[in-house]
Amino acid sequence: MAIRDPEIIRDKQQMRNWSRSMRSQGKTIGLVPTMGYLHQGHLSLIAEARKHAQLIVVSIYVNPGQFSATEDLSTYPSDFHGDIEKLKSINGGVDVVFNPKDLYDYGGDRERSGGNEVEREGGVVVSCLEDGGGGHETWIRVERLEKGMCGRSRPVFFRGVATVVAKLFNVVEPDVAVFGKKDYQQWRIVQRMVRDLDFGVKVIGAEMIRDEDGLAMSSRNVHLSPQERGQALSISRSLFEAKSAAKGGKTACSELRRSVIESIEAAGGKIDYVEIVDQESLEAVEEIKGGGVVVCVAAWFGKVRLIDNMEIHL
Ligand SMILES: Nc1ncnc2c1ncn2[C@@H]1O[C@H](COP(=O)(O)OP(=O)(O)OP(=O)(O)O)[C@@H](O)[C@H]1O
Ligand SMILES: CC(C)(CO)[C@@H](O)C(=O)[O-]
Ligand code: BAL
Repeated sequence: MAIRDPEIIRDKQQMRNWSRSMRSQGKTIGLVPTMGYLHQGHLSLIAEARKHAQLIVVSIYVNPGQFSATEDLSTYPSDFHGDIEKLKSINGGVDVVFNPKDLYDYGGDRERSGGNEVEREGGVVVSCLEDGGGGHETWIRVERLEKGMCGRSRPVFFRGVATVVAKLFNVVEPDVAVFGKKDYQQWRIVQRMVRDLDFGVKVIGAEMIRDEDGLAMSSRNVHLSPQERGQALSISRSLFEAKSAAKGGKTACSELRRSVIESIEAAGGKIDYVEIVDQESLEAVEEIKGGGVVVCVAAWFGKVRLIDNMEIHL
């Protein structure tokens, strides 16, 4: 297989210049936004993007704006060189890795703007940009969709995601962008933002990739101890069981929820939420009938918060 080095771009203006130049030559651009520490789930998004665009940009940026002060920004895993090696060896490679030094750097007075000194590996504790400001005060909120599930326990998460994705769209100007359905609520929020704000980007949701034993692939899995990793299998196991129970006629959501909660707790997990919601509106459903629902879970194993979900169509 041919090895191809991606071009690495760190400057916002240079990124925009590259995209505009490619578009002026009639090329289409697919964007895959990531926070790095790439795994097979990310690589599947790239394969999906390849089906829809001629050139592929992968962004690697751990966005401080979506973490609150108590969350895990300072320990979020990174391995930029490892990521590049993985990207080099995939079929067709990628064209550009956009790795901005700081997307929230507007070139002003760094002393006064504060909040831009995002030192993670250096151990400096950092949080969302709220306190320091970072010279940034514009946020996008997708008001209804962001309220439940992950939005309840991560209060700045979705405004941070929507805002950074809008910034990436404005800098990269892609035709298509691919998001994983593992982050189901995030995918729906980005879709809604694009519709509501008339971004000229087609948003594609790509299927979730699991490890062979069923665990949803996630960069944070690296922080699980072997014991926690074994216990965490209760999430996917209980979701598959819920799906077959529903298909077998157990369609009352309260019962399905209860059995998912019980299985995860019995394995030692701490539930953040288990919700059964409509796939588009993300509103709670009481009884699974004809339309598509998705069972969404967030649970803690030790210090690691994992999310997973299962779409069910009867
Ligand atoms: N297992 C997976 N299958 C499909 N897509 C995935 C999977 N894991 C992550 N993605 C997608 O990759 C994109 C980048 O996600 P991100 O870099 O946060 O990785 P992650 O594994 O979700 O990390 P974490 O959940 O630990 O933050 C998102 O669109 C996300 O939904
Ligand atoms: C979409 C995203 C790259 C925005 O920072 C992030 O939330 C992620 O990796 O899922
Ligand atoms: N994949 C979502 C990024 C986050 O949890 O912050």
